[in-house]
Amino acid sequence: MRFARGRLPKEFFMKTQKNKPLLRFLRYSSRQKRQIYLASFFSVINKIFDIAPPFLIGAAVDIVVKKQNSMIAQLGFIAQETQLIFLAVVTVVVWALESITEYAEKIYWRNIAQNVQHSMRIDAWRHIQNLDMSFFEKYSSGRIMSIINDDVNQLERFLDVGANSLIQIATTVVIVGGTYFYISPKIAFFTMLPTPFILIGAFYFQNKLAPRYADIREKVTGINERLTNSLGGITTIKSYTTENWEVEQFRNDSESYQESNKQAIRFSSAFVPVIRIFILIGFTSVMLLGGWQTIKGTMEVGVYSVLIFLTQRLLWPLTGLAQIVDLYERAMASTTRILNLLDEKSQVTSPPNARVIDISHGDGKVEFRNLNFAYEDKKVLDNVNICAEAGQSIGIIGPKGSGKTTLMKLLLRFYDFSEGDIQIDGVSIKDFDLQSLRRNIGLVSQDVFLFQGTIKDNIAYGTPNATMQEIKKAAEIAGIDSFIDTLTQGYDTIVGERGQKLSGGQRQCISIARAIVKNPPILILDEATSAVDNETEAIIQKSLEEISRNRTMIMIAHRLSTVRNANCIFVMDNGKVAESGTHEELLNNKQFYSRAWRVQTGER
Ligand SMILES: Nc1ncnc2c1ncn2[C@@H]1O[C@H](COP(=O)(O)OP(=O)(O)OP(=O)(O)O)[C@@H](O)[C@H]1O
Repeated sequence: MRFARGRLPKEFFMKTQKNKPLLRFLRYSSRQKRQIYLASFFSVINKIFDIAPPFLIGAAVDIVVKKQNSMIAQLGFIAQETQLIFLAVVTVVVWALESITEYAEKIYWRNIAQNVQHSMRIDAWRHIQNLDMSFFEKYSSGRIMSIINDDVNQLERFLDVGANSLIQIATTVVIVGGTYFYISPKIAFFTMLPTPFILIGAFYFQNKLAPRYADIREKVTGINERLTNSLGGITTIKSYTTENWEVEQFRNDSESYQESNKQAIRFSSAFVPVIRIFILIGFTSVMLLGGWQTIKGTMEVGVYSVLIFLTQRLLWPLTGLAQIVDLYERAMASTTRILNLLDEKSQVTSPPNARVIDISHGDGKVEFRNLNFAYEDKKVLDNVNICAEAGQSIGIIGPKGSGKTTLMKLLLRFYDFSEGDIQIDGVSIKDFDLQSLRRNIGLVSQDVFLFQGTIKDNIAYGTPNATMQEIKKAAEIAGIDSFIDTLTQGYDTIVGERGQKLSGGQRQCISIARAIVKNPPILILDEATSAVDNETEAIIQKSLEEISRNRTMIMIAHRLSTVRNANCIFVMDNGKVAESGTHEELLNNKQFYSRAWRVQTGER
């Protein structure tokens, strides 16, 4: 979802505000409960020691002014010097304990932040791995990256700083407020007077900031989407010399992000000055009222000085609320996105009591029966009936967009069909455990994907226990072994991101070798040799006999020579099976297949 600058739809605000991110976040973080209790405990204790100095100052003033009648004298320390030494010892102890608890509190909160972030990152990634293909059509990779990276990282400062500050402010209000009411309820009333206004202000700013931070997160997504898209298409950019256009597009995205941030900054910066006015009212009230009472002799000098210092201690931290509200809203905007992602449900799942499938080589009869399928409302398969007998090879050909790849996606249950059935050895694939179904099927798809790593790693991808001998044998069958032998690093050669250091044909051969190492009882080759040269195609064709031995094979191809030896060839046209039969039968049919064959072989 991309939004024009400064114009977010109304439902977006509603969604971000209504789905209670804090509650959801707390529920999520409950596995850190023990750590959070301990961290909160240290935060409270640390604050208590932090508030102590004004009391110590008050006690020092009390010793100097009231001499043998001071509060400390009543503990049994008569001489003023002894009282001061006692006070100094107490001060040292308080400071030491403050330092120790501050260390403990910091360690706990920061570790909690790291733990919550880590588990959210892992949970999100695990969850994404198990989501349907339809999710990946909805969420771009840029969006997923911005959630797992940026959004998860946004939580750090809120948990590190925000949660701790919030607890400490609450502790301050309780302790200092209590002291005020104990010393002078009238002054306490005036001091506490600004607090409700400050809290109302905080809620006001929070409401204003929430949609703005949600907007910022969307803009970050826009930037990430642009980057992943452009980097993936760098060859196209260069060949079409659109570098400057790309920079302009990126500039627009970045400006839009900058503008959204500026809107949020306008609000978050206004908060402290507004709060300061209320604080001023409280501070001057204490100074004047307390001062008058001290002049009249109804309040002691020590008490007055404690009140003055405490007012500062009470009210100034409230300015910190602005930062906390800011951090909170940033964190909640991100939390909403992370938890929404975690709420995404898979439509394609294993049924309860799913059967774990373990097909023996030589078994694995695959049948598409009266199959109908539509992507949303676009019908692409119309009553398809195709059968590959156990251990046989079938070919599927047909014009582009006729539904060939869709059949394979349905066999792997990347999507679910609603009408008809796909069966393996007479059992509907919907009855099988999803993972075990996919483990039994090998796919060499037309979109070859190699991972950053070595040739060896890529061939053994999905079969980590494969021996070097198996890897080499697979490379030989796939017709890529002689090329690998020419490389200085051999099988340890790094293929680059998406395998870009290799040619298209070499990448295809490696992905064929990968499927051979997996050794599945059912193998799908979807345009698996479309990019290889004729010589390699001939090598692979020769190997096909070995590859297809003891397994059911489904070959999809535009190059008819790839499928000519199949036991049966199905011709798809516009979602239907238009023709089927062996190569010879189809040639005699004199329809699409024979026409295509003549064109491809140059016969008239
Ligand atoms: N995820 C999708 N969402 C919507 N439509 C899709 C999706 N994937 C494929 N289609 C559409 O379904 C139809 C069949 O696509 P499919 O990939 O099965 O064709 P194909 O026969 O394998 O084509 P090609 O030979 O070009 O690979 C096409 O019209 C395509 O646009």
